[in-house]
Amino acid sequence: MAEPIVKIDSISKSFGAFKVLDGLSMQVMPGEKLALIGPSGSGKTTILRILMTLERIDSGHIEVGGEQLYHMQRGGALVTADERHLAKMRQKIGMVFQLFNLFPHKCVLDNVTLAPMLTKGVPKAQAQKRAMELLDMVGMADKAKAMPAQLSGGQKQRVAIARALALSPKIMLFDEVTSALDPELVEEVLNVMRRLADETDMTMLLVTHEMGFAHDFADRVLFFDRGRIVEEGKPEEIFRNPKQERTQSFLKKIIAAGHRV
Ligand SMILES: Nc1ncnc2c1ncn2[C@@H]1O[C@H](COP(=O)(O)OP(=O)(O)OP(=O)(O)O)[C@@H](O)[C@H]1O
Repeated sequence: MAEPIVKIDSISKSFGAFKVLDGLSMQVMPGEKLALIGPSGSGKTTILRILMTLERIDSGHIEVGGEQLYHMQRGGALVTADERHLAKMRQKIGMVFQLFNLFPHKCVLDNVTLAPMLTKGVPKAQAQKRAMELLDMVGMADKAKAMPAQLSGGQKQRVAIARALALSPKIMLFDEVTSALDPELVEEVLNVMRRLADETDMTMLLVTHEMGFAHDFADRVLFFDRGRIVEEGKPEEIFRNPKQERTQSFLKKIIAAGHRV
């Protein structure tokens, strides 16, 4: 039986007096497509940011690809990770954010080649060849020389996905990647993610308010509430037959607001 690629064990995280994550544990299997759903402020984004090492944990342990994320072995003991260890661990993971975060003064192609060239020393010609393959995959090859300001939100987000893939991560994190988009642009981004899910064996974690997409995309759905996972299961179980009262009332509100689940 395969080992989990991500093991999260009893982690807690507070911002000031506010406890965002409260002893949370979860595991992700290699290749698994996971959707994290739940009310605003329940800690979903914080989990992704912690995996990306953009936030630290207060307590608990995380293992990614069999290695401790925030700790490292030194002289037989586990000690706090240093920047070099964190940088190495970060290369296993790619993240796509709600607000694209493209480099505004770099063209599309440079946005995708920069990280492999700077962080992995990939030669320019090789980085560009790979970038063009990825831009082709997200349907943006013809915009390689365009600047981010010339692109629609959906196009920017597809470039951001290509950029995250350029470092060949084992795990991709998607944080509400369609919530800043006009409704007519949402589908083009979801289509790219569908293809990634169908055609690659990459592990994917998705925070989303698009319940219909979560239903179609995920192998497993985790329902978050107040910094804990309240319920988890296959999409058809969670969306059609939720067991917990909090999951039921959350989904009822979503349906009442006219969204498909
Ligand atoms: N850097 C920070 N400083 C202070 N508070 C923060 C910080 N980051 C997040 N929070 C707070 O922590 C809580 C959980 O945030 P998080 O973004 O993880 O929730 P979420 O479940 O992803 O919510 P949403 O669906 O609205 O994005 C929120 O109340 C947020 O305001």
